[in-house]
Amino acid sequence: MAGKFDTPVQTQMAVAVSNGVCNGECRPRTRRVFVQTETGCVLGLELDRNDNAHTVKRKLQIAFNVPTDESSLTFGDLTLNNDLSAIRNDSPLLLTRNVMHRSSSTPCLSGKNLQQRDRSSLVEILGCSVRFDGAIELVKEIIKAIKNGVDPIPVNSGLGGAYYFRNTKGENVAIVKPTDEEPFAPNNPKGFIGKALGQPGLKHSVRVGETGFREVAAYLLDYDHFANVPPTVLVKVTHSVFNVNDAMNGNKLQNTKVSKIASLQQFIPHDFDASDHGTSSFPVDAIHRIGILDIRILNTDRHGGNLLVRKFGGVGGFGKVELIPIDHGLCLPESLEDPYFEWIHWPQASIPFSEDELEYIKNIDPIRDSNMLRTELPMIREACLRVLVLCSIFLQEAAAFGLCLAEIGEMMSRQFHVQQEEPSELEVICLEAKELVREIDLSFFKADEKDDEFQFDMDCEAAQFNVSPNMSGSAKSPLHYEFGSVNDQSFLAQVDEAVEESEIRVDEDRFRNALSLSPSLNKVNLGEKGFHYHCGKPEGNSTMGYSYSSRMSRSANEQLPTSISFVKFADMNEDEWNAFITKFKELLYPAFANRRSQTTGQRQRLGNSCQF
Ligand SMILES: Nc1ncnc2c1ncn2[C@@H]1O[C@H](COP(=O)(O)OP(=O)(O)OP(=O)(O)O)[C@@H](O)[C@H]1O
Repeated sequence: MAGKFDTPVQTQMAVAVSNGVCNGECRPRTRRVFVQTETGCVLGLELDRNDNAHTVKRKLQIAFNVPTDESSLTFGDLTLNNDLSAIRNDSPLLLTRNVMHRSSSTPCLSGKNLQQRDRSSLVEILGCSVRFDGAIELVKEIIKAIKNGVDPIPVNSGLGGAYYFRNTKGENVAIVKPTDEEPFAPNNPKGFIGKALGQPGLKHSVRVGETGFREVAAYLLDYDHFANVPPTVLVKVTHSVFNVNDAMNGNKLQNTKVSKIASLQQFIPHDFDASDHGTSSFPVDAIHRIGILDIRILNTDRHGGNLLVRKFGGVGGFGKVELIPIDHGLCLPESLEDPYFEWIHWPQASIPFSEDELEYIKNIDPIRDSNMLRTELPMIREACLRVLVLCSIFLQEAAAFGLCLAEIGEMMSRQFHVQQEEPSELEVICLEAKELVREIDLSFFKADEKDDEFQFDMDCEAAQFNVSPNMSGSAKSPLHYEFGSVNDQSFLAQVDEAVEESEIRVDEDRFRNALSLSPSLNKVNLGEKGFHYHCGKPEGNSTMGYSYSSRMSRSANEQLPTSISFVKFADMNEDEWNAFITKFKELLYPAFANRRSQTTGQRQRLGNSCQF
């Protein structure tokens, strides 16, 4: 399907990486980095051999007027204090104001001032995987079109900023989504602003500005185009079509040429998407393949609009269709989340995996995948890679046990009872595994200092802080946990602090309207006034022994989905993580057997009407 994008074009590397710093083997003589500020401005910088974090910050002080002692330079989980040896060529770094200096926002220098300092070309691919080679042709086409006056076109749908980039014939060839135009990012063109890059975003465990590399990760993980993810790269792109909000005056800056870091995905001509069409004609193998990918990457956003449908044989092509999965910005969260799998109730998902699919699943190697992503996308956070490893193992073991796609998806999905959200079966297994590791005395719940670097420093995660395993019944399963007290002052103080720190400016009516239109947010509950975490014993028909509800004084933060992380992985050191994975695997078989008996029971109750 992906056509020329698939063909390695080694000789054209210099088009995308115009100054020759990348030799195709990622061993450049000099390194270039792209520094992005919290407000989205991007500056390309050549690093000298002797540069360290301080000298880089000094250069940035000149460009952005942010004093070196008031700013931090980060690269994924890493805060750069001195040594820059971990920084690869073409890496995007984030320059943030330190918390005490947040009130004065980093100015976004634009136009001539910034451009004069940045000599990179119109569109540049960040990274040099051979999987990106085919994109060089596409980038070349786009640059040629722009130089010929064929400008990109803003995409109206969706909550984030997106642009169709065209070829000289005016045909759409790519969709570009700037990281600073995501929902709630500073330069969102649709009014959903109020967060700085790096803060928790639309999904709590996916930070603002970090959906772009996830789109690329999904493409890189989709070996052999198994699921048909369109080729996707991370780019630095300069154009005046992009949106820049003038935070000072509340206006948009018009016709300002700015550089952005963005995901660039090949545009796939299509006839409609899965939300517009009956699903019965969708091929079983296409749904299985997309489902397998969604499970590996814990996709929290596989709604019908994110499955493009292309008819074979043009109009009237007798119903045969091809599916193209898009929009993977909300996969690989930093902690276990509630996934969203549109396919879960489609009959195709209940058909057993084929031999070929089982073979593909068996050959997935999550450690190799993590290493590959660390190499190709070094800004990716370790917590995301742990989610990848865990979900891949879960998929492999479940498929080997004989579960089908729907059963696996259901085990990963949370249940909602009235207004209460319960952890998924997968999350319960993880909590039990964590508890078992704690019992073997690895001081499990004590996060070491290093781990703090990659935890959210600004969020309402009191539920995790207060999760205290009530294991008096010890090895009983399902587990019974209690959350901290409703009136827990320290918890409320933390929530208040978090709320104060994050000023969300959103037109509420507009947001509600968008929620009703946006399938990505179909589980968002704006709720009644305020939220709190309800604590206590399992209630009602809660099968897993958890309960959660929300009510607190109203704040702007409420505009965002309230979601809870039952299981985090960032709080484990390496030994704990390895011990956890061992215990996790041990717990899988009984959980699968339990699921199988439930499914069998359901099928018996439903009788033959449910067979297909
Ligand atoms: N690779 C692609 N090829 C063709 N069209 C695409 C591609 N990726 C996205 N689109 C189209 O671009 C539009 C915007 O896509 P995007 O993924 O940003 O938003 P969305 O999924 O509609 O929004 P949201 O996830 O915020 O609800 C959609 O209509 C989608 O169909």
